[in-house]
Amino acid sequence: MYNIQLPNNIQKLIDENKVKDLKADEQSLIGRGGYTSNNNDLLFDSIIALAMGKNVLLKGPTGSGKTKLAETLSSVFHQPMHSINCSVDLDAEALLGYKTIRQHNGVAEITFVPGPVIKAMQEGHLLYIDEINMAKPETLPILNGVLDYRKTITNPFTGEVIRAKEGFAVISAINEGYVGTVPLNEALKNRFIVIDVPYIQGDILKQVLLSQSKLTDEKLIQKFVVLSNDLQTLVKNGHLSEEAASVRALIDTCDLAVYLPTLRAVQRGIAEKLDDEREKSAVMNVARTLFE
Ligand SMILES: Nc1ncnc2c1ncn2[C@@H]1O[C@H](COP(=O)(O)OP(=O)(O)OP(=O)(O)O)[C@@H](O)[C@H]1O
Repeated sequence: MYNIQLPNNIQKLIDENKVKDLKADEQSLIGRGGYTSNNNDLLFDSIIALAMGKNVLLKGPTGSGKTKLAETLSSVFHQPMHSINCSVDLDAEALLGYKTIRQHNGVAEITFVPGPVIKAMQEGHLLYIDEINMAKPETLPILNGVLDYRKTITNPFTGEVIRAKEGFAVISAINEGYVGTVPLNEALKNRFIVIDVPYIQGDILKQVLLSQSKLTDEKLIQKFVVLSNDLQTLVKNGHLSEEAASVRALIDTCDLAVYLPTLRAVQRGIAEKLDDEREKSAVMNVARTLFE
């Protein structure tokens, strides 16, 4: 499925560790795959790190395919992936679970409902923590023991010590410099193998636009690939914010271009998302040279 040749012992390890007899709800947590890149090392290195029991931190701008890559890893390992989306109000309960009262044979009992961290640890599944640098700095140290070689946590709600089952690993994503994010604490970052995930370009981008957008006009898609390339050059030269070249925004723009005049699609899909008037004009100027 992927153009990647893994070392035999790693492939064997992956095959041996594939969880069998998954329940339907677990099966639905396995990612569908589909991440493609100009650089095969990204997927290769992520697979090797996870196969060796290490945690992976995907670092890249919005819409660069970090979630898609995490889903692809889940599909390669055939491992269900539990997800957490961080925000400032993420707390220990959202990570670990909570206590609740349940009726059992007519008797009220207190039971613990495991959250994504505990579930993934107990089952030996993958855990995806999106936008990890959006969480309050005081929440994340809960995970320090989970993320290092101990892979252990004392559940503060039950006192139980949980040791992760074989196969458990964490994939996190960060978008550094994005509004609302804080630099990731060094101790935490230190517990990950860091993989940079840049925006894709050229033929690889063309294939993604052809397969994921509703636009079928190949010539027009090729022009959008050139637009993206030009925008990425402006980003590199410091004239444009990174998110102007987002693949997600480009897919939306291609979708709109099925029914809207192309320039208006670019305005709605890309330019209007930027705060700075000069940046909006820069995007539209590039677009005019291609679509007018
Ligand atoms: N390299 C890629 N291969 C396949 N699809 C991609 C790739 N890059 C982006 N996409 C597509 O672009 C869209 C955005 O990707 P995704 O949600 O994975 O980005 P992200 O980096 O996780 O974004 P955010 O930081 O905003 O959460 C998705 O529809 C995804 O399928």
